[in-house]
Amino acid sequence: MGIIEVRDLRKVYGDKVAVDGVSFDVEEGEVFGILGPNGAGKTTTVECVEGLRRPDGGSVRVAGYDPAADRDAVTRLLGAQLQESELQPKITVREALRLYAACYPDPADWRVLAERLGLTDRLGTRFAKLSGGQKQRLFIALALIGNPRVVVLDELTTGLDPRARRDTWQLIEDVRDSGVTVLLVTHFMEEAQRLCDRIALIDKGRVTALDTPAGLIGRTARGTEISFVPSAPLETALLAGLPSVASVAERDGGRVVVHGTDDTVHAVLSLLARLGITALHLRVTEATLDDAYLNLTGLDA
Ligand SMILES: Nc1ncnc2c1ncn2[C@@H]1O[C@H](COP(=O)(O)OP(=O)(O)OP(=O)(O)O)[C@@H](O)[C@H]1O
Repeated sequence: MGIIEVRDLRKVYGDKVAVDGVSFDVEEGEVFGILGPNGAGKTTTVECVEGLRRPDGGSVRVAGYDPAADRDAVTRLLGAQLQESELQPKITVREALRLYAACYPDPADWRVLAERLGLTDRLGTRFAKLSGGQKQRLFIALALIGNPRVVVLDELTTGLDPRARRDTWQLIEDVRDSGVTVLLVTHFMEEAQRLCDRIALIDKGRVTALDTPAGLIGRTARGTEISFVPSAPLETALLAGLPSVASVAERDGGRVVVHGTDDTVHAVLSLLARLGITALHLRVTEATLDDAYLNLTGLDA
């Protein structure tokens, strides 16, 4: 049984079907990612999990509770960092942490949390004066202050510079290592690939794929790409005849591009060695989650 169970979830705004039969389970202790294009229904889905929106069909359970009916129970065990969160500009970090801590029956020690999130030297700083990265760290602290079993993070690193984004990833890994289940909505492939144990790809209100990052990458047609400039004329039909090769193309500048699997690298280089040809400017690239995403959402067409 998953700590979050979403079954055939449906949510309609007027005549717009935002979520159209979404189902997934999140296991306790994993980082589960929800990935998809703008308007795919990601935020609506997690808002139903948080109890902020009432589903029009299907069901949601968090640790067995219905978030729409058992708001109090779900509020106690779920912490949320909302997309585009804001606080009063004049509230200080200390005041915000104490205020939120007061809302929970068994809160975490806010001083320990501030220390863990690198906010101790900012306790007296007003919200409006924090940098983007510091605000995000504060939102993570506020999402964790109730000692939740599940934390929902929606587009947490949008707007952060690369350094602050990486620091935030480390924080999320620390949160996961402390045993908290993380439901993460993101637009960033690198973020999803690094952090998520499993990912649900959502498009037009439906789950189009659900797998580990490696599993999703394995589904893309692209596989491994080997490209090089042969040191002498090369009959490319010989490459196309190798067992693991999916395609061979010749590009400007005499560059040959071969698509295949991991085994293709060895097969191509062995063939070239037999022919006495050197692979100049050799590049080997593996498919990424980015390729898988474009492939699976049809955006690479
Ligand atoms: N309160 C609302 N009233 C009407 N339509 C809405 C409302 N909230 C969302 N929608 C619409 O529902 C669809 C799904 O929106 P949602 O915010 O869940 O998508 P998303 O995948 O989170 O998008 P993004 O990545 O842009 O945040 C969109 O077409 C959106 O315009």
